[in-house]
Amino acid sequence: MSSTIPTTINFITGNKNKLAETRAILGDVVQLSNQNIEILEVQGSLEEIARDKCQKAAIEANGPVLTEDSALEFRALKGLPGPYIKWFYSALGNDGLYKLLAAYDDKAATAVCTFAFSAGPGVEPRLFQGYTEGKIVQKRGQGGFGFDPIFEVDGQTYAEMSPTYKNTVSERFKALEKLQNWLRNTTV
Ligand SMILES: O=c1nc[nH]c2c1ncn2[C@H]1C[C@H](O)[C@@H](COP(=O)(O)OP(=O)(O)OP(=O)(O)O)O1
Ligand SMILES: [Mg+2]
Repeated sequence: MSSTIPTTINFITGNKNKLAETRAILGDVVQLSNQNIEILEVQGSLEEIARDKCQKAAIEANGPVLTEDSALEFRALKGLPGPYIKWFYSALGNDGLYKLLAAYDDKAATAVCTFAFSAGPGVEPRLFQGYTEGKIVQKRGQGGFGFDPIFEVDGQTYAEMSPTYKNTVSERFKALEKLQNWLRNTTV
């Protein structure tokens, strides 16, 4: 039986760290090619944003595509910045993100990773999501990227973990486990 799932998947992202981490997690099992297509992201729930981005990417690439959206939800802020973390991070940096919670005792945060796969233009994307619970702390550690220095899981920030260890607890790892399970059960 033939299907539309390719053995090499075209991952549409302009974020080199995201690409490297995703490749490290997938290892040799799933090969990723990469295209950087600038896609204007809509507003909405993170699922709506993820679906829209993947649909647009499939049209632009004119074929099967994988996209990913990262979100960081502060419980005290009712889930914000959520999918808008990129803009908050670039405007405020990690010190500013930490200070956002100064008025609240509750420092809990959830990192959410949403991969979306579409088999081609007009084909409804399928979502694979991973969640990791942590808390927002003053920045610590030298590794990682983005908000890694302020996101603490079980006493260590992502920036203090070895990349290998981060890739066993992260929301990206959990989302990719679901993607891999789906690929295994889908005839290529
Ligand atoms: O594991 C992570 N650890 C720390 N920070 C992270 C991680 N993963 C994403 N991030 C940051 C990067 C960016 O500030 C925002 C996501 O924004 P997001 O729109 O999903 O990604 P992007 O625009 O950089 O790349 P893309 O071309 O795939 O849309 O969260
Ligand atoms: Mg983006």
